This record gives sequence, structure tokens and C-alpha cells, in this order.
Amino acid sequence: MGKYIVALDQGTTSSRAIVFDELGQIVAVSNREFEQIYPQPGWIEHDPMDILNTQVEVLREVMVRAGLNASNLSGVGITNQRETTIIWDKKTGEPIYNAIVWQCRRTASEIEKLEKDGMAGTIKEKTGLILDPYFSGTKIKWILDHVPGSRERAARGELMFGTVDTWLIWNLTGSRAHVTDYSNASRTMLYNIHDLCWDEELLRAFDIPIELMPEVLPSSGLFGVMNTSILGGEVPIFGVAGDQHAALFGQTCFEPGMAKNTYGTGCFLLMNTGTEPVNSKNNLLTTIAWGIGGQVEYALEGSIFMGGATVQWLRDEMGLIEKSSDSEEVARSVPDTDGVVLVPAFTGLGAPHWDMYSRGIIVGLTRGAGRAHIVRAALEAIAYQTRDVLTAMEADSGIKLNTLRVDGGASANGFLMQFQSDILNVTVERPKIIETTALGAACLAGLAAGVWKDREELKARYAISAHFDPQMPEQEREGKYRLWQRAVKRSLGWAEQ
Ligand SMILES: Nc1ncnc2c1ncn2[C@@H]1O[C@H](COP(=O)(O)OP(=O)(O)O)[C@@H](O)[C@H]1O
Ligand SMILES: O=P(O)(O)OC[C@H](O)CO
Repeated sequence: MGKYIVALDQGTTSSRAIVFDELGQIVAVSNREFEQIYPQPGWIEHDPMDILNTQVEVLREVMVRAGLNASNLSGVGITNQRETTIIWDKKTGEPIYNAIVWQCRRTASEIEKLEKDGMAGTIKEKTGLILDPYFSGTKIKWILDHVPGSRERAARGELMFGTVDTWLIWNLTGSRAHVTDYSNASRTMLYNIHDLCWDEELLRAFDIPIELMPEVLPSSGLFGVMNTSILGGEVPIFGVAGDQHAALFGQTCFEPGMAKNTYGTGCFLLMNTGTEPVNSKNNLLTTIAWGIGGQVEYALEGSIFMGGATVQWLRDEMGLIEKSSDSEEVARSVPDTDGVVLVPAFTGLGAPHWDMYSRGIIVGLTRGAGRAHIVRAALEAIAYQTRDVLTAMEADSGIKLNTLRVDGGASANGFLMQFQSDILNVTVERPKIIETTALGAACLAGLAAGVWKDREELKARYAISAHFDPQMPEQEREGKYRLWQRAVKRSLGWAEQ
């Protein structure tokens, strides 16, 4: 057995594979974007075979780049976009429908029904989640309701449900392991985060046969062995966690009160709350951070649906920039947004608003408003949404953050990070490795494989490479934030008709 760990990071817009050495340093990276399918406004799907194929391609590619083979690896860690729902035939392995992506709003009416049936309290109590189409539960139900015969096939044990981790593991192990980890299970709306089991009452309420559900395992430990067909030799899968949980781990936020914000497709602010779940009074989620060595730890989460994806929208739909990174220079070319505010509620608003019917708006346009103002407003919106969430988190936890650890693709944007620090009045710290999602998965796998001894060893290696300290006068900060809050109000409920 070698000493290298490979992390598979299956994100919303791309599949990535990263090789880490025993010092936790990146040896090689491979990345591939894949198709986003929009069958109707507000609906988002992925082809599960695209997810699988791009992930296997980047895995093979990264091994070549690193000059390694299967025998050099101690193990594989998997981290993934969460909640995205896949159902497939156990015998043939064929998906019975496309993957319904976490951002997809198609189950809004199902959510309304559950609300009318008085399920919100029970769901919050048992799963820590808020009634919203975001989670897997109503997506599974939608597939079973719309693919003829599927509910009966599910009850006969002929079908399997999985979040993306489960789908990948099933395929990578040659159809041997139908498993997930605690963190991914806690995003389905069907898992009881206190009793640590699939909840029968919820499965009944959603009309989902338990036969569909995978076995839930600790996040660090053996999940299965990757087939020789993938890399020419068997490699154990030793770590699995949802991407935001993996990032919290990779940022070594091991103590209660430590928090990170990941700026990927969405933005996800998670705070470790230790072995006790904290019940949010401010519209945040209670979630399982990870389960390790017989112990589950919890986190509070604020989920923002549009983070870096807002920048992608500027690039792909609006054609205002050529590359995501151009947004920095364009934003800096003007001193402010000239009163323009962009609310990127393209798929509704997540925490703390939870309005599945809000939609994107640009307000405050005047004759002088131009491209640079809109680009700048898009970046600023990412920071304002983070403030909405951090305010709720501080109220829930009673902890005032002095520093916020950041990571993810858009955290490379210096303008955004400085504005974030200014608008929060908090120091922002960016670590040396911003691929903390992959690092977290590698750490979970490396602990189980014995490459690393314990969390202390991981903490000792963690290094910050950039600080952003607040510089904006209070009056300016609060004035800008009030404008944002007014704009959010105008975006609410738009698609309700
Ligand atoms: N320099 C940058 N400035 C702003 N946004 C960026 C920058 N670089 C990448 N992004 C955005 O970050 C996102 C990619 O981040 P990543 O962490 O890879 O996301 P995911 O894991 O969700 O696919 C994209 O939405 C992209 O538009
Ligand atoms: O693809 P990402 O990194 O934006 O993460 C997506 C989240 O896991 C969705 O809950």
C-alpha cells in the first residue's frame, strides 16, 4: 500500500480528482465540467452517467498526472454535491430518471402540501431541516410518482436510491456496496438525526419504501473496495462526506463554535456545534457534520443557493465577462455599484429566507448603470447573502465570530473577500489549500487508512495564506446592507402565481 490519497470531489458543475501526499499537499488535480440540464424554468437535472463518467475520467487522468498507480494509494475519499437524487435499477444499474439536482424547484407544490398537512414541525424536529424542495425527500417522491411502475418496483427491492456519493460507490465497487455516510443521509429529509436511522414515519409520509434506502456508515471507515477495472488494482474507499461537511473538516473546524464559508456554486456557512445538535430559531439547518468512531457531531448550516453560480450566470447567460476570474477586475473598475442591487434568487432563496417563490431581480438601475456596476452588484450579493446567514448563526449559537474561514472556487476573488470582510466587519481567513472540500474527504479517508494519526496531526498542518481585515466605515457598511435588505423584500414571492 502506498501513502497517497485520492479525493473525488463531485460538485454541481464539475467533477474533480485531487491526489494528496502524506503531508496533505496537493500532488495533482484534474477537473471536468459537465452538462447542466434545464428541462423547464426552475428545474435542474444532471445525467447520472455524465456524473459517473466524468468522475472516472478525472480519476484516471489525475493518476497519470501524478505518475501513480493503484498500488501507490492508501485509499480514496469521496465528497459530493449533496441532496441531488438518483434512483437506479439494482440489476442493470440503469438510472430510471435523470438526477434531480439540489437546486431544482419542481417539488414546490409537494412542499406546500406537506406544510398544509402540518408536517413542518415534525420534519424540523426529526431531521433538522426546513420544508423546502432543496432536500432529497420530495425529489425521490417525484420520481416514484412520475416514472410508471417505479413505486411497486421499489417496494419489491428492485430499485436503489442514492445521493451522488452512493451512486458513485455503487458503480466504483462493481455493484457491491449500497451505502452512504451520516452527513449525506442527514440531507435527505428522511433520516432521523437524533436516533440515527431512516425514519419510518417520514418514509410513510413521503410514500417511500425503505427498501430503496442505502445503509448509513460512519464518514471515516471502509465503504467498499474500488473495482480493479477502474485503476487496474483494488483500492479501498475509506472516507465519504457531503461536500460542505468535508470542507468543514478540511478547514479543521473541529471545535464547537468554529465556522467556515465555502464559495462554490452556492455558498454554505457551517458552524461546528459539537456532539449536541442545536435547534435553530433563526431558520438555519441542523445537520450531522460527520460521524467518526461511534460518535456523531453536529453543525448549524446556512445554505445560500447562488454563490459562484451568479458569476457563471454573468459569464454564460449575460455574456458580461469571459472568465469567472474577470469579475474581479471588472468590479474594481468602478468605485461602487451606483445604487444597483442584484438579488440572485434564480432558484428561490435559501437560508434564512426560505422562499421557494422568490426570483432574481436587479433594482436601482439608472441611466448611468452599466456592465461593471452589474458585475460588481453580483459579487456584492454573494457577500450580503453571507451576512444574512451569519447574523442568524450568531443569534442561534450565541457566538460572535471574530474570523471566518473561507474556501471554494470564488474565494480566490480578492475583491469579493475584501468586500465580505467589510460587510461582515469580521476578518476573513483564506487557507493555503482552498480545495478544502477535497482535502476534507482525503483527511477522512487518510485517518481510516492510518496515513494520519488523529485530528491534532491535521490541525498542525493547517495554514492560512491570506487575511482580509474590515476597512469600511460603519455608516457605509450599514447603509449598503439596508439597501440589500430592501431589494430582497422586492424579490420575495415573485413566482407564486
Ligand atoms: N475568481 C473567481 N471569482 C468569482 N467566482 C469564481 C472565481 N473562480 C471561480 N468562481 C466561481 O466558483 C464556482 C466554482 O467553484 P467550485 O468550488 O469549483 O464549485 P462547485 O464545487 O460547486 O462546482 C463557479 O461558480 C465559478 O463561477
Ligand atoms: O456543488 P457545490 O460545492 O456548490 O455544493 C452543493 C451543495 O452540496 C448543495 O447542498
